[in-house]
Amino acid sequence: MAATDAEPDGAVRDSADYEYDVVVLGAGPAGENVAGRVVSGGLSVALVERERVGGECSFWACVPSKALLRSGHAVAEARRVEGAAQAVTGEPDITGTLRRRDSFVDQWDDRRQVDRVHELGVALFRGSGWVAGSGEVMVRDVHGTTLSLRAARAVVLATGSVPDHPEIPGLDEVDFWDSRAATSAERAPESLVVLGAGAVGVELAQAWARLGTDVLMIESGPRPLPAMADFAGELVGAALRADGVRMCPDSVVESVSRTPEGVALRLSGGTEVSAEHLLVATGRRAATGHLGLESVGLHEDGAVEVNEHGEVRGVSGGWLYAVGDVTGQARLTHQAKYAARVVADVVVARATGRHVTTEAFSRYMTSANRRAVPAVVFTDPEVAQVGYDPARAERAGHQVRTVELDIDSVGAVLRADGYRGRARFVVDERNEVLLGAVFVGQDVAELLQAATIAIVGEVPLRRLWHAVPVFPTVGEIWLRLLEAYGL
Ligand SMILES: Cc1cc2nc3c(=O)[nH]c(=O)nc-3n(C[C@H](O)[C@H](O)[C@H](O)COP(=O)(O)OP(=O)(O)OC[C@H]3O[C@@H](n4cnc5c(N)ncnc54)[C@H](O)[C@@H]3O)c2cc1C
Ligand SMILES: NC(=O)c1ccc[n+]([C@@H]2O[C@H](COP(=O)([O-])OP(=O)(O)OC[C@H]3O[C@@H](n4cnc5c(N)ncnc54)[C@H](O)[C@@H]3O)[C@@H](O)[C@H]2O)c1
Repeated sequence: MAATDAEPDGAVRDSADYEYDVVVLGAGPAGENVAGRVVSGGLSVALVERERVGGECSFWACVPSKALLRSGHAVAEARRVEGAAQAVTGEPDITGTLRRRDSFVDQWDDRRQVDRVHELGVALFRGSGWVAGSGEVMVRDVHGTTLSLRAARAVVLATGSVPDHPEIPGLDEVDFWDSRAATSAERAPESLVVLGAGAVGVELAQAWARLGTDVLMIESGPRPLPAMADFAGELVGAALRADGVRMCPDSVVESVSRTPEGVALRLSGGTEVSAEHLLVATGRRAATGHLGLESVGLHEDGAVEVNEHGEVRGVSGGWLYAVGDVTGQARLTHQAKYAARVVADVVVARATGRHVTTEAFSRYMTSANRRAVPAVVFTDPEVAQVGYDPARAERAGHQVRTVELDIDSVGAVLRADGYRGRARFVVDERNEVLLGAVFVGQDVAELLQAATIAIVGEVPLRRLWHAVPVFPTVGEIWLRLLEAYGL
């Protein structure tokens, strides 16, 4: 075949033709992990990526946002320790912070990830891919050259998600920021309006506020993080206000317009607010546009529905799978990678004639994506949650009891003067096992793995009683919650 830029850019460049066992569309955390594990299972893989290998997470989401938050948090943490506070004589340095962020995203160069893909023996195709029929994929590169790939065993959709912007009059006419612009900015804006106080909104509002930007947040719900426990939003909201962030909860934006200085928004009730930039952080939707789903009888709108093996519902023949954000389930990198490992194992097992078991928590089931999804919002205070909230636990038929306490142990107070935190257990009273947990406070993210293990392992609370937390740590909240439950 004639050489094109869409030739396999990997170890199997000279493969005989364009048939592979598996074709994966999208090389974010989900796609990369499916491809790597399928290859290590002995099958050949083509990985198709239209932007950067590593996806949203590595270049415009998890990694740069956490890098932007870290210097402000380090300074704030030092200020909460009498003795260390005296050593903090300035504010976080924007130049140093951006330099550190840029190094974490490799200056937005994906060479390192590409090398890793090559080392794994995965064939990389640079271009936009779409499904053209059962086991058929088309790829178009940046020059418009098109080629076709045949998947003998499976096609895996791992195309991620894109920002979901609301329809507000005037919004399309202003040059607003999405999370990509807000994580890759090359200077701190003077002022920023953040629309939406979900995980993206609160993390980026705090990051930029602590780097000197005057931030105002607008949220349609009653508090920040309205989908999480009330006390999480209240504690994060208090911390944001202490950072100088102004809050407009329960607010609707009626119109947006351009001004010489930036952007102006009119809220219902007539209030006008303005800033140099507007960050729209109102959620994300599955990246299913131009994916050719209608060619296999699926809708192009909305998330791609999958069963617990990751097989796409509504498509027969067992050849089409989906993982990660495109499925709309647990839109988090670690869960995308977990689903990727499961799907890869299913595909390899089917290709090699092994039985694909269906019991919950078998290696071929994404059981955790329904029952035990750990998530951390990396604000200061952190919000760490896993498993069911009380309402979801009740809907799932459990006899629910909740226990909620402030985190105020010596361990916590030793870490930070005036430590403010709160925790909640959601317990199934019949079996006395943990169904869900939420921790809010400084350094609580590291408490989450223990809660995840307790939920996935269905460890009885009476046995957890013997898992003694170390004195003096923030983790002593485990003992306090078990005591409050009645042990
Ligand atoms: C600001 C922000 C911060 C976040 N922070 C965290 C965090 O701290 N922790 C966490 O767990 N999660 C975080 N997330 C969520 C996390 O980024 C996603 O859950 C994760 O990236 C999903 O991985 P994915 O592989 O499914 O999709 P993506 O990372 O979106 O990758 C999909 C890839 O597919 C490619 N693609 C799409 N369509 C095609 C096509 N037709 N052909 C070829 N290639 C295609 C895209 O270019 C992309 O590279 C954050 C999200 C945002 C927006
Ligand atoms: N630390 C992390 O793990 C992390 C960080 C960032 C993002 N994420 C993931 O990224 C995904 C997207 O996050 P997100 O924060 O963009 O979405 P989200 O859905 O979590 O939050 C969007 C927020 O915007 C509000 N909103 C929606 N429309 C609005 C409007 N017109 N006016 C005012 N407010 C409005 C909603 O009430 C909600 O609070 C999430 O699924 C999350 O899992 C994870």
